[in-house]
Amino acid sequence: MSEAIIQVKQLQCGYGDRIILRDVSFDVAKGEIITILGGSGCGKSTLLKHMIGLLPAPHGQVLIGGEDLIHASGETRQRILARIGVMFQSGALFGSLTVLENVMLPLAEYTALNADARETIARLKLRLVGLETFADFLPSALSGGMQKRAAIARALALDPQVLFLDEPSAGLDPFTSGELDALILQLAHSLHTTFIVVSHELASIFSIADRAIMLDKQTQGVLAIGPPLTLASHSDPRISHFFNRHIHS
Ligand SMILES: Nc1ncnc2c1ncn2[C@@H]1O[C@H](COP(=O)(O)OP(=O)(O)OP(=O)(O)O)[C@@H](O)[C@H]1O
Repeated sequence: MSEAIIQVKQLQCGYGDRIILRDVSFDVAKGEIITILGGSGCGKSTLLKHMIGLLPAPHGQVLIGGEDLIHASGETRQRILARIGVMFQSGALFGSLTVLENVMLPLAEYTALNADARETIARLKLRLVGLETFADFLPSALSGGMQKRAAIARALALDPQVLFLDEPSAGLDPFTSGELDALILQLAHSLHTTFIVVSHELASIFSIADRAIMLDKQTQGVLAIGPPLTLASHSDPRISHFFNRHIHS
């Protein structure tokens, strides 16, 4: 594997005393697209929240660009967080701001750029996701798929090395979901961004993922890591059934 941009080491995930996942370890190479999958409630979103520093972890490390986010504070933590962008399931655009203003927001918050420079960069990000002509629209005037693309443009504002997407296809029809997958692939190839995508959409997983990480609620850990096609024909039925059940449903 080429150089790891993310290293998760013996990470324990949970909420206070409630442990959801134990001893989670894996590496993500630069430019890789990784999907996190598994049955409902197995801890996909919880793992993602730990990896982006939203939840404290009592044990383990999440190294991003070689520095541990879990134990970092102050300027070090800010420096590590600047390497990542996040899009949550809802997209979470500010409804009272235009699409352009939404994308400019992180630039105002985290850089010293003047307004002209912020706007130029934000328009560039909107062009990357095919929304340059919708800059002055309010999010409510956009379709669901366009809102997701606008949220991705905002997550890209600070040129992150890693983009985390929590169920990007949620609420989208299969065609729009396919378009979003194409955008993710295009961004990964053109910007060399690394993607960590929480997903249970099998079509999407097969289309975008270099490797999938399958979590398991019962054992509270990682059941398997590998290319989706390899996992789909895995000898462990807990793994192969997950894929085949979805394929036939
Ligand atoms: N804020 C919270 N406090 C306590 N427990 C929580 C909290 N959020 C989620 N959980 C619990 O953590 C477990 C894992 O939830 P999580 O949302 O990470 O699963 P998931 O795999 O993303 O599920 P889904 O596919 O249904 O979205 C669940 O049992 C859930 O009830």
